[in-house]
Amino acid sequence: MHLQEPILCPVSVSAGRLGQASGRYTKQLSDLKGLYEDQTAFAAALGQGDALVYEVTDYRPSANAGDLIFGVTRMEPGRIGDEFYLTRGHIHARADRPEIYYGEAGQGVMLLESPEGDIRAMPIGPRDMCYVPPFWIHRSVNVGTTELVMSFMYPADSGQDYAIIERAGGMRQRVVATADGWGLRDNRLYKPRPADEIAVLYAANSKNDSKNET
Ligand SMILES: O=P(O)(O)OC[C@H]1O[C@](O)(CO)[C@@H](O)[C@@H]1O
Ligand SMILES: [Fe+2]
Repeated sequence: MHLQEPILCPVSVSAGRLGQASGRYTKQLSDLKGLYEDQTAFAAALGQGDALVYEVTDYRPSANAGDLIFGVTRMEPGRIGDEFYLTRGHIHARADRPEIYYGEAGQGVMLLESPEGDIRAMPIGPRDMCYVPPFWIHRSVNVGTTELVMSFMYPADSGQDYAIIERAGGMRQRVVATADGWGLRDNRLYKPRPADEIAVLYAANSKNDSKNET
């Protein structure tokens, strides 16, 4: 039996990065077009330069079921209109795969939406651990004035499906600045998911379960 070699990856909270990472990507404002409600504010922000919004460094030992991907997300503070900087957001392509996030620095919100459109907004600060259960669409939002750094881990065969959010016109609610910090506002562009799309999502993933059992 050929075993993988164990690895130790230091988390640099100040750099917001995973040491020994096998992968890295960044997303800038221009990658996040269409996600924010205020198009005028978005165009104005882009006019000031294509700012970096977030960086992900991770370690992917394999894509095998049972293995784990882990890493660090670093998000800049910022707003487009009254909406805070956010990640694209996704549901796992194998939607029954969960995820854990751990707050390292800054103040964030994990915005979650069920396929049926129920919303949860979980504030994450340093040393908070947030469990994203199977089947929840999730997106990170930096609601603070400093960098948000979070570690994460999820099953290596999860994958990411971004189209589920696009088809619905975004997530059902937006995280916006209020007088005392942040709050939620309905997304005017949101179209609830049709029942058949929800049924297909749950059915596809119950097939994954039976695949795993045989
Ligand atoms: O995939 P997005 O929406 O760019 O968001 C990035 C986050 O999601 C993850 O892919 C985890 O599911 C991490 O890499 C990172 O924390
Ligand atoms: Fe995820």
